[in-house]
Amino acid sequence: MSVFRAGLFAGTVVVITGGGTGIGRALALAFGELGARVVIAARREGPLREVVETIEEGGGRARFYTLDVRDEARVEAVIGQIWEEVGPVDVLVNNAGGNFVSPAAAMSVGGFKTVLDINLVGSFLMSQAVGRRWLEAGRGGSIINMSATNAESGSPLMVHSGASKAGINSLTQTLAVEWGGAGVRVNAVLPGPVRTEGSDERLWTDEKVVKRLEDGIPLGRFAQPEDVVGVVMFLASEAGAFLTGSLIAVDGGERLRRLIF
Ligand SMILES: CCCCCCC/C=C/C(=O)SCCNC(=O)CCNC(=O)[C@H](O)C(C)(C)COP(=O)(O)OP(=O)(O)OC[C@H]1O[C@@H](n2cnc3c(N)ncnc32)[C@H](O)[C@@H]1OP(=O)(O)O
Ligand SMILES: NC(=O)C1=CN([C@@H]2O[C@H](COP(=O)(O)OP(=O)(O)OC[C@H]3O[C@@H](n4cnc5c(N)ncnc54)[C@H](OP(=O)(O)O)[C@@H]3O)[C@@H](O)[C@H]2O)C=CC1
Repeated sequence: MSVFRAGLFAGTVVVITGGGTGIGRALALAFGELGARVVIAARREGPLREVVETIEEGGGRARFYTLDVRDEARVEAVIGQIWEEVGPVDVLVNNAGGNFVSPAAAMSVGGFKTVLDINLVGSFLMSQAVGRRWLEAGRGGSIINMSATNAESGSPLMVHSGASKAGINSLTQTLAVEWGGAGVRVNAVLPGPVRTEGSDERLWTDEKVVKRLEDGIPLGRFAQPEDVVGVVMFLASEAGAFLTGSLIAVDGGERLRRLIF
């Protein structure tokens, strides 16, 4: 992240859900490096603890809270604790997400609702708990939602994920309008396929599929978590001061793939 100046986020409290692995981990490390007070939250303590230790070893400041973003009471309690123990939140990154591959016809309603609850309801609960405090205090802030390109292009074999991410896009634009006057900016980042712990385990398990996807990416390679970091930093910084309700794809052009002949 050497394109961003040292100390860019000094004095800024950044909360990242799902910060123990994958894209969330890359974001936590990058924000930590640029001086933010990083707070990460997810269900498993092990990965969260490891990320906090890595940030602290590098001279940064971080802490973690365990929570399930679907649990309304726990979300409210953890956000309250963060305000008291760390300070008012400046940036919220709704990154926690779930997915698995299944034909729509075979998917249980429970499976469908599980992914909707984690991705869409979880992002709503976190945004509401943080946003209410911002509105009450008359202070602004920035929310960055982790959507995906499957929100806009159909989502074969991941109907739950595509529907949830389309919902996140709408949530992003609605909150941007409702809260813009209070100085709250709400934007979304839409990655295409990214190699992460979670997706390698659940989505990109077949090397033939990986190769086919990669062949369709104009920039010629699969994304790594670090590829998503720059745009999130930009949106969280003053450089993004006039962006709200924006949906920004980060996919090496994958969503544009078209066979002409
Ligand atoms: C060209 C494409 C562009 C790219 C688009 C990519 C977009 C998005 C990508 C990603 O999100 S990658 C991130 C992947 N990471 C994760 O998924 C991490 C977190 N995931 C999980 O915790 C689980 O996988 C979970 C299933 C999402 C949630 O776990 P939880 O413990 O809460 O649920 P369960 O109790 O295990 O299951 C609930 C429900 O779901 C059914 N189910 C679970 N796994 C599968 C499966 N592999 N296949 C079919 N059904 C599954 C399970 O049976 C339960 O159903 P019911 O019993 O309630 O009916
Ligand atoms: N990888 C990809 O190809 C793409 C990913 N995305 C999105 O990027 C985001 C990050 O995904 P990625 O890094 O790939 O995947 P990972 O599985 O590596 O990371 C997801 C994180 O979310 C946390 N999480 C999952 N469910 C919950 C929950 N109910 N409550 C709290 N935390 C939860 C997990 O931690 P824990 O299990 O400890 O709770 C995990 O650390 C997701 O929103 C995903 O949809 C978008 C497009 C493409």
